[in-house]
Amino acid sequence: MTHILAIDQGTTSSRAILFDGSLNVVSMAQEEFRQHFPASGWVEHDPSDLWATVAATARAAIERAGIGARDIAAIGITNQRETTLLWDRKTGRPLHNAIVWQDRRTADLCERLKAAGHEPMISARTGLLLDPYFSGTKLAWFLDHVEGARARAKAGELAFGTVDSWLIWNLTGGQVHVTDATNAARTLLYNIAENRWDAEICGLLDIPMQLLPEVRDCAGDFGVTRADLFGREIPILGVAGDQQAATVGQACFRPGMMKSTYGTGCFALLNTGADLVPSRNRLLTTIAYRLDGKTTYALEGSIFIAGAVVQWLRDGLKIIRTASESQPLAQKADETQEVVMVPAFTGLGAPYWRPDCRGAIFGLTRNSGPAEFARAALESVGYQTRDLLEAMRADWTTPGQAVLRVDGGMTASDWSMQFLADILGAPVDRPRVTETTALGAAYLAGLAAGVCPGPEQFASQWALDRRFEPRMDDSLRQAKYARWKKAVAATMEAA
Ligand SMILES: Nc1ncnc2c1ncn2[C@@H]1O[C@H](COP(=O)(O)OP(=O)(O)O)[C@@H](O)[C@H]1O
Ligand SMILES: O=P(O)(O)OC[C@H](O)CO
Repeated sequence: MTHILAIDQGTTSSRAILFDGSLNVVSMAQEEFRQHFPASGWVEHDPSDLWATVAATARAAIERAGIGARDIAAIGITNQRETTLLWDRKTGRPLHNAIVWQDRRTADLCERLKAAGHEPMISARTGLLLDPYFSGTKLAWFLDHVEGARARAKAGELAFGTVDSWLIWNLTGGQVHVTDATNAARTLLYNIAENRWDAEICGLLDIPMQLLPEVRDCAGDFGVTRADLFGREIPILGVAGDQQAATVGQACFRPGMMKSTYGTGCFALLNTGADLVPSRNRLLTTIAYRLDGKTTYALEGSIFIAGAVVQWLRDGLKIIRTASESQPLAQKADETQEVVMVPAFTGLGAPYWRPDCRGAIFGLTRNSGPAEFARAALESVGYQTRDLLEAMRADWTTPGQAVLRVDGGMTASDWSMQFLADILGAPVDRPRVTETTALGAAYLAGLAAGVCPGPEQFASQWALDRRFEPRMDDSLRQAKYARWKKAVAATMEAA
């Protein structure tokens, strides 16, 4: 009973990774599922796809490892955050497709709430901003648009959940309706200082509180799986939203430690310890993890387009065939050209929060071609990260030197990581284990199961693959960053 199964339910795929008791990866399975785009700016997932791909990949990972369910001490769950589901408590049937975090359909509702002056109160309590990104206005949309939903919610017949709650509900056969503090912190309905659902905000959105799951620590009891799923009941002992799980997997346990994950988007979290730091620079304040009833807070910067800009070079412009070709192409770029790309394909996230902006490219000449586009695309990820770190520094002075720990698919590009260190003027550390999200979920479950060591020992096992030291001349760094800031200002002006 020393293995731990991590379930990582992401935006485009579900993955299951089986770890041994020393947290080495033993086996893995992954399945993509369909994205639904019913209208411009709308993104939905079929809840049954989320559950089916999780169940199938979990079974496949166990089978591939050649072990039985009896060898698994615990399950840890990590998930795409904010994505919102509503289902019937009796039948377990969803009332609608899940509304995905990227979905912008509640932009008008957010604007109305802002115009009515509610943002300061909501921000002070939840650490978030009035943006369609978060679950609260998505849940209000369900109640406003699904016939009879609000009355049924008031009667206690329905359950709301983020993806973790939906998976736990299904894993436990409809026995357990819970979430963890990190997922609750992304709903816009949770008071992160007092650790409770906020009745006033729920009232403002007309959300009956009978809908809400119970909120638990990240490591602890989340119920047991139905015996028929894996051949035996397995306890679910760890839960965290994917960016918080990566923070744990990167062992960013001390205040001042920071990680940035480069997948489709980029999410940077700075551990601020027991300090709940309100942002004055349009970052989010969130819960990094809650263990033994003790909350550790973080400042978060969320960028919607990071690795997705490389996908655009591949699928939109068709100038590369695979993501890894972006680096050799960028290296061929003419260094004297000053092409800057602002990849605001779905608006700008932190610290600008401009859902109305769209992408732009500046500085083109007759000699600009695929290589300059590739370079500008990879550089845009570095510039956006610098925007986040500048805002973080302005919000909170870090004790000691800040090193950025990175993970996610895009960190495979050495050139991008070197540019990141160069434009930040600070070192960037890439760990040996890049599956940090699943690792974090496995660690939380293993901690509660008594299989994994305490945080300090876990942190001492974190191993460096490569450190990227800044090499760029300071005047060039300043000139390049100034050019980026001008390009962003022009993009916002044009929107
Ligand atoms: N060698 C590479 N160079 C640049 N970008 C890459 C490379 N490999 C993968 N990526 C980018 O990383 C992203 C996938 O990372 P991943 O962590 O799997 O993301 P997600 O969990 O959001 O699906 C893709 O957007 C892809 O374009
Ligand atoms: O599923 P990912 O890796 O794209 O992460 C999505 C984030 O949790 C959204 O907040």
